[in-house]
Amino acid sequence: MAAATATASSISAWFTPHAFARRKTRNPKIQKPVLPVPGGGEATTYTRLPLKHDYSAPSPLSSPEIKLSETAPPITRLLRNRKPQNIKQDDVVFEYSDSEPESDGEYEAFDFSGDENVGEGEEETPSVKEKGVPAVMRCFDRAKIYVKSGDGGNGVVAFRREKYVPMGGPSGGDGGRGGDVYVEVDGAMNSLLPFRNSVHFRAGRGGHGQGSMQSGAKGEDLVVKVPPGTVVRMSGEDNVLLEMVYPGQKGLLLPGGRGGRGNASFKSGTNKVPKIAENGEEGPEMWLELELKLVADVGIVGAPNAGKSTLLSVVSAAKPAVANYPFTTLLPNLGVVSFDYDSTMVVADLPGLLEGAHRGFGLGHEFLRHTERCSALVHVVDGSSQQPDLEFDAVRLELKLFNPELAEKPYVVAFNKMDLPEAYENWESFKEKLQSRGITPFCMSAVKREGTHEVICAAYELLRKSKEDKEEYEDGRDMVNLNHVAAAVKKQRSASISDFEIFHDSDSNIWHVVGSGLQRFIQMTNWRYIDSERRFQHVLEACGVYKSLMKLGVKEGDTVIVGEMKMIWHDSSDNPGASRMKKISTDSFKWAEWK
Ligand SMILES: Nc1nc2c(ncn2[C@@H]2O[C@H](COP(=O)(O)OP(=O)(O)OP(=O)(O)O)[C@@H](O)[C@H]2O)c(=O)[nH]1
Ligand SMILES: [Mg+2]
Repeated sequence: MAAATATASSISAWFTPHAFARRKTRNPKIQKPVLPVPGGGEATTYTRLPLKHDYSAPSPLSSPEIKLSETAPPITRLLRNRKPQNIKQDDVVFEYSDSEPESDGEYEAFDFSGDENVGEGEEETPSVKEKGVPAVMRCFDRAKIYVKSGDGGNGVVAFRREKYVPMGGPSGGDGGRGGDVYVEVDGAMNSLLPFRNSVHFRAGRGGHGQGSMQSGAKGEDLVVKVPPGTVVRMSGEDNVLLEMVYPGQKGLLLPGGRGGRGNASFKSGTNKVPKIAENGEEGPEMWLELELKLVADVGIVGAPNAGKSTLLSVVSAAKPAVANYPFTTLLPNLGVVSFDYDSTMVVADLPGLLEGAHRGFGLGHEFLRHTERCSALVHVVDGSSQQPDLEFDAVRLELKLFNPELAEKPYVVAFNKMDLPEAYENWESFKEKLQSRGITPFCMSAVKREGTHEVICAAYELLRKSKEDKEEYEDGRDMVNLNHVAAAVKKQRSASISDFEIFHDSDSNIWHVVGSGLQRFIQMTNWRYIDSERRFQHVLEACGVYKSLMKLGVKEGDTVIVGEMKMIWHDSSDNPGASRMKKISTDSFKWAEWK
């Protein structure tokens, strides 16, 4: 039985036919597992400050030399100083920046996955249910949605009845094709917020065929609109299915199911009055994880309170919140820096990074992935801190641990707060230390707008160089095939019916015949018509299922399961034309173990 798992191709894991998924009924007894609450959730669409103990937990990766805690005081202490609160054991403490509107104290519970996520093609999703997440702090840069392309319409059995046309022949039309699911980049969107309330997206089903050779209408297509920079993954998988970057990009994700054939299509020389028609093919379905990564040219990184937002506010028209405590910035801010008419760059100011950010400490981890798309980084160092060089190293280390590619990106070091005497004193030693490592830092005072122009010009220069290097890649961007998922689905659908495997479960003495071509054939068979069963037997014979079963030693009375069909084997070698197997059940049989 174990060998069966090997039959599942990588593509077959991409979608589940509707019928099988439907059988996974909701069991009220099954309790939703509650996710552990680490410093940064796995699939959250909101941002929260970490729990108090996140800060006290020792970091196995930390080295005694690199300690951000020396420069950044524990947040809980800071929060207590600002606004006394009754902190209960299970409460999560949140703090607003001064400029953000208070949400009249109303703290709602928010369930990311929501009940609406459950019940369509997937077992209940573990949900993260947190109390006390104010609306202003939710960041909708992740979402989980369900998409399903339309089922094909059914074909019908009909005969032409017309005056003066005796025995008009079969005239049952084919069903229409189901609607397709597309994903399109909408330049006007800037968050995944719309997916908070609408989670399920289904394309229209194809119309059923009708008499007089009338084919059913095609189902309505569905276009899922996403903001630029959205990465689409299949739920639970790491592989990226689609990367939607440029406005207007459109990819076919799930093609609709084929319409079932009506009896007119089954007419042949030997069977002029076919009483058979097919069901429409079921459209594939998927749970998708959407993740929004900012499309910024330059990312401003650094420890909390270093002056990142101040720098952004000085070099662009953006007005991010600036205040003298860590984690003022809770969500990334974007600003456009204009040099002259046609040279601009988009700069993102990210929440501060703490030691352990790559493991979810602080807020930075939630947003570090936004820097993955940046071509260059500006690393702001708080010059007035006790050991700016250690702060610098700690943040570099966090970048590296989060994603080594981030540490490879070109960067500018901006030593900030030069107007303060402490920073002024630290500058020389900081500069020497970095220069000995081949890095030339810049010094600036963001508040006084001194030195910021040089920093931003240096960043622009890095951006320009990196764009030149990437030119070849950029040229080829239009060549990205956004339809490759649909192509893989189509390929799997066209799997040959004679491509199957047989497994014998010796404990229960059941034979399982597994193959996606066969499965599709069975799904499209409409058992209401007598001819269907005959055709089914004929197909099993023709594609070699019987032969293979006999070779493997199937005996009289054994149970054989083919797709949804549970049958009993009969040895009837004396009568080769007779059916070898008798259908005993088409009840929903769960065979998903092999998928
Ligand atoms: N003296 C002085 N203070 C500065 C300078 N730049 C920023 N600050 C102050 O430092 C504090 C923090 O500035 P922010 O810009 O909010 O720092 P940040 O890095 O964005 O902080 P987080 O968003 O919390 O990570 C504010 O009180 C600023 O006024 C500077 O050049 N000189
Ligand atoms: Mg900030």
